[in-house]
Amino acid sequence: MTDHEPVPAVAATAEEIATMEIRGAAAIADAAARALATQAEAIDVDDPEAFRASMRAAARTLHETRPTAVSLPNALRYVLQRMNGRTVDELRRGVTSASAAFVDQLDRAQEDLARVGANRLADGDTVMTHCHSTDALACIEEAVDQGKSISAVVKETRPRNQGHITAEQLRDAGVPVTLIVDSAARRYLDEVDHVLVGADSIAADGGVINKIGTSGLAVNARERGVPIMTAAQTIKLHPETLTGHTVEIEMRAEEEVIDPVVRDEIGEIAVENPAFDVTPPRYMDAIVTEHGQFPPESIVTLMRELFGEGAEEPWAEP
Ligand SMILES: O=C(COP(=O)(O)O)[C@H](O)[C@H](O)COP(=O)(O)O
Repeated sequence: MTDHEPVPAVAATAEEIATMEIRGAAAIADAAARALATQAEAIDVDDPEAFRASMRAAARTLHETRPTAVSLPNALRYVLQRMNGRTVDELRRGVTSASAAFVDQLDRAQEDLARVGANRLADGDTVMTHCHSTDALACIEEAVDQGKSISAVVKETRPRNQGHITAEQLRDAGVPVTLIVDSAARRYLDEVDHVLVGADSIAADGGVINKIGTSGLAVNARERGVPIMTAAQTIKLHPETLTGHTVEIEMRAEEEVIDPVVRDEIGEIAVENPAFDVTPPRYMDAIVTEHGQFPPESIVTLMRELFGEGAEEPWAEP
């Protein structure tokens, strides 16, 4: 290992994010911020520039794992922008305290947005969910804590069935759950009062990038007159989209879609596995954040306020 390589614990976190042992935008951001603190504590160099280079290298390794969830670069940016000082000790303290502040902020943001999201839910409501979003679940759990009786229709969310995690977590929170296959969603929309999803990224035009299937669900919800909201703390806002960049949609392995043995039996077929899609703002009723709820079209105002006009890449080689 050279001075400029991530320490093994950081490489292990990167691997866990890439293989989705750590998954979901908030959990990825949390793990990335903690990994930078681990790197800062573990590197043993005297030269401040060598320390900085090593931190940038660790951030690049983490950054390369999954392209769609902007919480990952936003976490890296938050921590590295606070790596200030002239000595290695000062730089190290800058990183570890920024990492702790970021993690703390994540938790508080989720609690704050949960109260906003819960206000949109009424006693007796049934909510349809897609994938597994801790921000979305926090809204339902807060509504339950407020004494509202909430039921859920949970889409399984092929190919990785993150809906099973959602179903389990809601059941543990005392919410009656009905699990359905993705293709049954439209049929069940007549029985629900809200659709509630999370986000991996939110673009400056109000487009919501979330688990594949969200956009089709949103179009169906609109056709059925069911309100749909995204619960997303502001680390999901994608600052690069302010300057016209689009969000890269992660393509994942074919094996997640079809077992290689079954595929061999079927014969040569093309398989594609995009992990996320974009829901245009006109199909989303509200984006719920820790700063309140916004119509998607006005999220750009909040984005400018929080991120300015663009996004630096402090992990890049100078
Ligand atoms: O799309 C997913 C997870 O995708 P994957 O399973 O591919 O990571 C979640 O809805 C968002 O990440 C938000 O999650 P959270 O609200 O927990 O940040």
